[in-house]
Amino acid sequence: MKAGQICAVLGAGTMGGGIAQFLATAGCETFLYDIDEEPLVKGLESIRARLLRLEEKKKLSREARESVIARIHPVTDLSSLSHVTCVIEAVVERLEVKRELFAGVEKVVDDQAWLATNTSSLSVTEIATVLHRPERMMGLHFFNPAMIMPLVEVVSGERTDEKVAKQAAEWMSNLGKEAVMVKDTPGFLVNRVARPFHNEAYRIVGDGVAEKSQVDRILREAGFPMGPFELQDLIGIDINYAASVAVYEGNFQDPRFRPHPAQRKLVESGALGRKSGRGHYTYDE
Ligand SMILES: NC(=O)c1ccc[n+]([C@@H]2O[C@H](COP(=O)([O-])OP(=O)(O)OC[C@H]3O[C@@H](n4cnc5c(N)ncnc54)[C@H](O)[C@@H]3O)[C@@H](O)[C@H]2O)c1
Repeated sequence: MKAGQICAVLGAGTMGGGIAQFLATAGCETFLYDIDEEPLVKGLESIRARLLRLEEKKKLSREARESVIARIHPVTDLSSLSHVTCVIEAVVERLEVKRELFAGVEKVVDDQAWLATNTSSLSVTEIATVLHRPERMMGLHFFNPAMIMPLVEVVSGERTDEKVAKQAAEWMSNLGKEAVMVKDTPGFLVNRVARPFHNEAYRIVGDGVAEKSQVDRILREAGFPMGPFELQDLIGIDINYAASVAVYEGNFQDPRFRPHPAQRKLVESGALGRKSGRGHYTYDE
């Protein structure tokens, strides 16, 4: 398949850097775009460090590491993306920023190029309304860390051409991902099914039924790789809270998805999980 061989990843942060590393490792020429040199340099440094660790662990040869790096082309100018066949956007989670960026991208890329957003909580349909050709736009929702987590949600907006979404899902599968095709609904599939897991855990602790560590242990023993509280500490309590709010609001405040106030309090107090040294548990800096 031709489309998707030359990729652009917009945003060199946590997700963009991971997606670019994944694509370049899978053999795709990848342009990594950000608004400024500084985030690009930082993003590339993180990619280099991760690849070096793989080489040290003998999971990657030196030649392979060098060729992955050589396939990533950092750019700060949208016009450098004129010949890409697939664009994956992973910039800040703000509707207007994404819409403005896609409007600019559409002016530069070929009519047939695929356009995808990695948004977790915004509407793919709404982002796509800025485009003249919204049928080639979809969500490609990777999970953190994107170069490791196998799952990718391929999200069809109201105007997405199903043929394009299907081809994108096949492309992802060919590159080694587990692609799941979903509709553009709040939280898509994964963030939606995860809500009861997280929200009910807060209620159990809030009602005094069990301690957080007990809930985590019981769920681990039941077969989950991690319990809800230790998982939230890893994801970031703020990120998980934003997902809870998005699913709740996106479903017209359906009480099934109501977040727990304790979750907001943790965010307000700066207890964001591992990244802040404390969340549900405390961590050494
Ligand atoms: N972090 C996660 O766990 C996760 C998981 C899945 C999806 N997402 C989604 O991925 C996207 C990115 O999240 P992140 O955690 O990587 O954010 P981040 O803050 O780590 O990175 C965002 C990057 O976008 C850049 N940027 C901002 N405005 C830009 C613009 N106009 N043009 C180009 N670059 C711009 C920033 O300089 C930064 O490098 C969001 O939509 C988020 O919802 C995040």
